Amino acid sequence: MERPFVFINSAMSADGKISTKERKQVRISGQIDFNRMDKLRAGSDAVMVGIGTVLADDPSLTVKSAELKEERISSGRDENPARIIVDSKARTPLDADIFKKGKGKRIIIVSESAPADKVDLLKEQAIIVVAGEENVDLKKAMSELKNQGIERLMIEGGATLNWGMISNGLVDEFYTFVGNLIIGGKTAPTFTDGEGFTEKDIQKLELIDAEKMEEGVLLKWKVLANSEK
Ligand SMILES: NC(=O)C1=CN([C@@H]2O[C@H](COP(=O)(O)OP(=O)(O)OC[C@H]3O[C@@H](n4cnc5c(N)ncnc54)[C@H](O)[C@@H]3O)[C@@H](O)[C@H]2O)C=CC1
Ligand SMILES: Nc1nc(O)c(N)c(N[C@@H]2O[C@H](COP(=O)(O)O)[C@@H](O)[C@H]2O)n1
Repeated sequence: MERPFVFINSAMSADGKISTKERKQVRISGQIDFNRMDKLRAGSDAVMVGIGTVLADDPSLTVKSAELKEERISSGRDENPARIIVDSKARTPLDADIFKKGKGKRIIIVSESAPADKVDLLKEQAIIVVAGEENVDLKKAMSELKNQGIERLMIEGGATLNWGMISNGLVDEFYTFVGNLIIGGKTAPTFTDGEGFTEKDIQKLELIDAEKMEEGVLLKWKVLANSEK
């Protein structure tokens, strides 16, 4: 199956949490890391999040630097990468920041089980891709995004989408910024939640880079394919 090059960017506490037990967004990294994240967005064809992240954080997912936006426009692209939400039941609010802020394409990936009336309303602001029956079939979705010309896809969480993508073998690399704080809480989202691997299937990684950044560390990982494990 042909799919885009896929990477995740995430910020976690020293105990692996990406937000609090109330799913409240925490500032884990500082401005240097946010600028790095902005460059990654600007260099991508699309940025994708799960509906849980939209409902919790309402991110705009826009490129923030005027210079980077200008570079995109002068190379014939929209000022923002396409912004994509994985949203099986079409729960995306019609007034989400993703619609209100910035120019560029929006794509909502729904399943066949999404209510048709809500899908019709979302169609006024976004391209709708249908993949899967009850939940979004991420493999089908990746193949469809490739067909739409998306070569480089950045994932910005959350925990369930990260798990879905990694457990389906759909991620090539990921960055984790590990910040100098402990959030705690057994129900607080971690980098990957979902059902978890059994011992024989555990995903192996190769460490590509480690860099001290601000008060934390930035790690870059390659996800090993079955043949490389
Ligand atoms: N620190 C960081 O870097 C970031 C932290 N977050 C945090 O993550 C939390 C949100 O994470 P989650 O609640 O886990 O939501 P999520 O953002 O991972 O979205 C999960 C939802 O995606 C949908 N989905 C549809 N098909 C799917 C499939 N096949 N596989 C996986 N998901 C599928 C489901 O409706 C599922 O509930 C928030 O608390 C947010 O603050 C989010 C992004 C970045
Ligand atoms: N990389 C990173 N570091 C942190 O410290 C964070 N709290 C987050 N959170 C995610 O960043 C996104 C913000 O997007 P916009 O500024 O609205 O464009 C959002 O998805 C947060 O969950 N990330």
